Amino acid sequence: MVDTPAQDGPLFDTLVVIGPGLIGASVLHRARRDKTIARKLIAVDINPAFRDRVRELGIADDVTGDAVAAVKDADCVMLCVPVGAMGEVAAAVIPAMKAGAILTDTGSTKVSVIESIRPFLRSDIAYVPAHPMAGTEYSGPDAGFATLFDDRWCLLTPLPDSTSLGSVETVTKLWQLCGARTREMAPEHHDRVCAIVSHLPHLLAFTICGTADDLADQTRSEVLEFAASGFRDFTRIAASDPVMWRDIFLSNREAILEMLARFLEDAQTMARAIRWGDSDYIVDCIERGRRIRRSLLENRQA
Ligand SMILES: NC(=O)c1ccc[n+]([C@@H]2O[C@H](COP(=O)([O-])OP(=O)(O)OC[C@H]3O[C@@H](n4cnc5c(N)ncnc54)[C@H](O)[C@@H]3O)[C@@H](O)[C@H]2O)c1
Ligand SMILES: O=C(O)C(=O)C[C@]1(C(=O)O)C=C[C@@H](O)C=C1
Repeated sequence: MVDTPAQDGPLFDTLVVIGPGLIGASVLHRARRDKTIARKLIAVDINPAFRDRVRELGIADDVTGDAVAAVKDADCVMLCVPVGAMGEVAAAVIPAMKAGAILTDTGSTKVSVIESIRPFLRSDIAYVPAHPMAGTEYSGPDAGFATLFDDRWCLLTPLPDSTSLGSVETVTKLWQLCGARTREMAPEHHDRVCAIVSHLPHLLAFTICGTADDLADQTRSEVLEFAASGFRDFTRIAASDPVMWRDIFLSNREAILEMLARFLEDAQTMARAIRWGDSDYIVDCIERGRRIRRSLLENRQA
């Protein structure tokens, strides 16, 4: 667990979460559980059925579809909607926010989210983009849980031009109170890193499930009947939300295509090694994968 310094009262008086799905509801669960994040929690969702679920879950003091009214007294507004909706939501709420408030987001891509929000920024509110590197294949309010961010990274990509230092510290604290470790980086760097460690693996998972399905006559029943843990691991990722992933792919287009091209080259090299019986290359490649997995597990335990 991350060590967070003791504080007198909650970090914010009022926190508004717009889009209480997997990520937003997890923040609300955590804030409800620990009471260190905000005294008052407001959830805003466009989907009436999700608003009902958030009320039933009891993770917010107010639940509404009216984002503009909701943000008026907020100290912090957190956008947890799909990345393609960030600009539109920001355009609606920023004019209604009080001076001195903080706007933050949890989008999985940063350059395009920042560009979509930038035109609406005001000099008297701070915008601190962030991205918790934690999730599951589930979405919606029922998917949220208080410990989702424990010991996971949250990457912050502050803007030099419109974000005051104090607000970066506050958003850093917010994520630490959610259980995360934090790191700052440039948005462009963030998008390239996430293209390889998150976006490309999802692209491969969606594609391999489609490929297996296309081979229906030969393999479909086997896919369903005999799929052991290897293929099942791909299907877990492939079960992720289509709107969220469409938006990620389209908003991080260049970095994803660059990483995919690089991957296809490396896959071709592996194909050649298999074709020509290059055992050394094959073993080296697999050993490298094992080393990476082991070091990840060791770091997670540390
Ligand atoms: N799922 C993950 O693993 C993960 C991890 C880190 C960051 N993120 C990012 O966090 C954000 C939320 O992801 P999620 O997995 O929680 O999605 P989700 O689909 O579970 O939740 C999104 C919520 O936003 C609501 N919504 C959509 N448009 C809205 C609008 N205009 N106004 C108000 N509410 C609206 C939806 O009804 C839904 O409740 C995305 O930007 C995503 O890229 C996701
Ligand atoms: O664990 C999963 O299911 C996830 O897909 C989480 C995951 C990831 O790729 O690691 C997905 C998207 C996010 O932006 C961050 C985290």
